[in-house]
Amino acid sequence: MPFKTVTSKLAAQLDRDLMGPEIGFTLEQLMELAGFSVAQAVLKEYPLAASTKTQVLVLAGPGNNGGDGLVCARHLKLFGFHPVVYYPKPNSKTPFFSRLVNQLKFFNIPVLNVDENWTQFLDSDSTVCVVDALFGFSFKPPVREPFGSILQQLHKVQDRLPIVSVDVPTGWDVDEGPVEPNSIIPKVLVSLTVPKPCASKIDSLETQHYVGGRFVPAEFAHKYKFEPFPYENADQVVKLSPN
Ligand SMILES: NC(=O)C1=CN([C@@H]2O[C@H](COP(=O)(O)OP(=O)(O)OC[C@H]3O[C@@H](n4cnc5c(N)ncnc54)[C@H](OP(=O)(O)O)[C@@H]3O)[C@@H](O)[C@H]2O)[C@H](O)CC1
Ligand SMILES: [K+]
Repeated sequence: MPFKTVTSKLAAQLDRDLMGPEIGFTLEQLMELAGFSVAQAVLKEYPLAASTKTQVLVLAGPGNNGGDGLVCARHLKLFGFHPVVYYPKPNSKTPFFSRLVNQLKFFNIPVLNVDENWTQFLDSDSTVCVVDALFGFSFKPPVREPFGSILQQLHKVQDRLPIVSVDVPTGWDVDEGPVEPNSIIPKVLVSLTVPKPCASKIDSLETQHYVGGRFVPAEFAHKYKFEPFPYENADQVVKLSPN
């Protein structure tokens, strides 16, 4: 399905608009729907009935992309997966993020800190996939540590352990795509609200492309010059390619 994209600058503007005084969404509301839709994409791609594996490694970054990952982990647990979260640089700007972490503890979901051994979960015998919620549309290359080393590890295992990237594959330039030679190639990309330009650089033979974050009416989509996506029933994601 051909799709329109919005630049990183427009995506940030769109977010501000949704959370501005006129429309009035809160970040918490949008993040809940974003994380919920990523969990749905994981379930659609890796149905529990098709495998004996249930473990999912969720890598959560310091910004809102990481917040989407924290929410996603909670929904994955409700769906029947066993998520483990690696959260090396907790967001300390707002108490909301520590509330999300408390909710994970409430769900008995392990949350590993920067010093803990997260690479033990890069094991395709027990792990279904890795959710890449490290950085989204505000990432500015070059990547700083510890995230550079994390990306190196992911690059090494990506042929045997699928990566599901939230909104933007981490390390990619949001507008240009995979500019670094060792960029990760996700098996699944879940664009949120509307694909960012880097999504047009994915190879549909390698990467399944979904859009999620079902929270704008048609008129708002038209204001940002894209068509609403053909979500079915109560689905929170729709597959754009291959179809
Ligand atoms: N409407 C929607 O679609 C919604 C999308 N959501 C998600 O939010 C992200 C965008 O979130 P944002 O907080 O703006 O940014 P990121 O998570 O992408 O990243 C910001 C943090 O990353 C650090 N950063 C940036 N560049 C680097 C780098 N090269 N190396 C290391 N760290 C980096 C940055 O740190 P600074 O010190 O530079 O500030 C930030 O900590 C979007 O993509 C969606 O996933 C929301 O959930 C709402 C709805
Ligand atoms: K990401």
